[in-house]
Amino acid sequence: MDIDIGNALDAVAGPGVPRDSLDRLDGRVAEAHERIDRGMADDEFGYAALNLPERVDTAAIRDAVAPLTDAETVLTIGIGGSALGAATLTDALETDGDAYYLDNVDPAQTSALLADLDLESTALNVVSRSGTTAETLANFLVVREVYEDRGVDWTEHTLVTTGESGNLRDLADEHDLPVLPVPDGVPGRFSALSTVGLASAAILGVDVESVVTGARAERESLSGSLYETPAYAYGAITYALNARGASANVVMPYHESLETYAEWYAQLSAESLGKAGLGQTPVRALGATDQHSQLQLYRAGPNDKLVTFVHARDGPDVDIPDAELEGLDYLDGASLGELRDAEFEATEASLADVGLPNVRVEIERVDAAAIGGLLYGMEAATVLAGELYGVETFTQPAVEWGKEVARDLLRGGDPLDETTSLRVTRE
Ligand SMILES: O=P(O)(O)OC[C@H]1O[C@H](O)[C@H](O)[C@@H](O)[C@@H]1O
Repeated sequence: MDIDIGNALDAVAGPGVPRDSLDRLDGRVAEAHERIDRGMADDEFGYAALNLPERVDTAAIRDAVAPLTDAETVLTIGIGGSALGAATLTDALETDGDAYYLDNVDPAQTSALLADLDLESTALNVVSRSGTTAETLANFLVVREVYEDRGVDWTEHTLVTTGESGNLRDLADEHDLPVLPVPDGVPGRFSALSTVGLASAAILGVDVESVVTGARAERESLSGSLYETPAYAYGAITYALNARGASANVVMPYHESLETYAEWYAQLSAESLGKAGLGQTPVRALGATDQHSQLQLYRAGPNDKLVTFVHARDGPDVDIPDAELEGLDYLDGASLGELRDAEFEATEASLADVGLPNVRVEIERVDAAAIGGLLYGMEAATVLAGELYGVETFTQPAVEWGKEVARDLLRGGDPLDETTSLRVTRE
């Protein structure tokens, strides 16, 4: 993963970071790196995530999924960090079959998905670190019943990825289901490079070993200077821009297959850094599609955001057939990839032109190793940013609050008095 932060400096952008401020920030990066290094060495909660490339046992994952690799479809049931890492991998990389995710509670979506699913050729991967998450357990119970109703033995098709205790562990024990353990000390949103993120991809034939190899290379690049560590350059620049007024970070990959990556990053950043009145609002965008809509705001609206482009230098391409269409002569001899890249560079320049800070995250191509590196790099960037903000990167009390209230309501608890209604209806 390479990072180009030139368009985030004050020579180009406003808000922008002066070069001498960046040099001073580099001193704080060195201190933060020492803290991170110590946390990694002691396998402290959260910091342990950055050791996953060394610790994850891909052979054990391969063994656990072996009975399911004939499946043509994998249905992963999980939510948040227990779905987004896997979905990022299976959406970005070539797979031997289809990957579906039940990571929401939407009765319409659940019934539509199940109606069309051939259960005999579908493997289920039920993922919950805590093993108690209401959405995941509820979806699993619904899916299980559909298998039973159609006379298919769900226990033959199910793998569970969970912790040592919890409802999901109890269900797995009761039905003697194969279980992959979740890693110790790793919050869900940092678990993409573990059993949690890799198992569904492995069932579908993704080269998970290369994902880990790519992550390991990024781990080895961690150093005490942002100028030598792409991950830290990104974490530091997002922090410095946020402090100067870039309250949002628009993450805009220029590859359809990386759309889910932007979603994964949004959880990672928002849940890790949104604390004590701090944090940058992550916004998901997709190039070139959103050039034809959101770009209007990014270029002509308020300069209150950073745009992060994610781009692969190389990849498959398709020639555009010559058609000699009037006014479209510039397409003659071009390819879809060249058109996409020209649009990307033009958008980057158009934002720099109006002083909107933007950063280029570049990978060689969208392949297993590069995606492993990208995910690891962004996790390290987020941990570094957490140190600079001085927040508790690895907790999520605000998320827990909402979960508890929802549970209370389901148990028949008192109506909520935190909200006020001013309902407007048509006459
Ligand atoms: O893996 P689970 O325990 O089911 O948790 C799934 C998700 O639930 C919560 O909302 C947490 O805040 C997320 O970080 C987590 O990834």
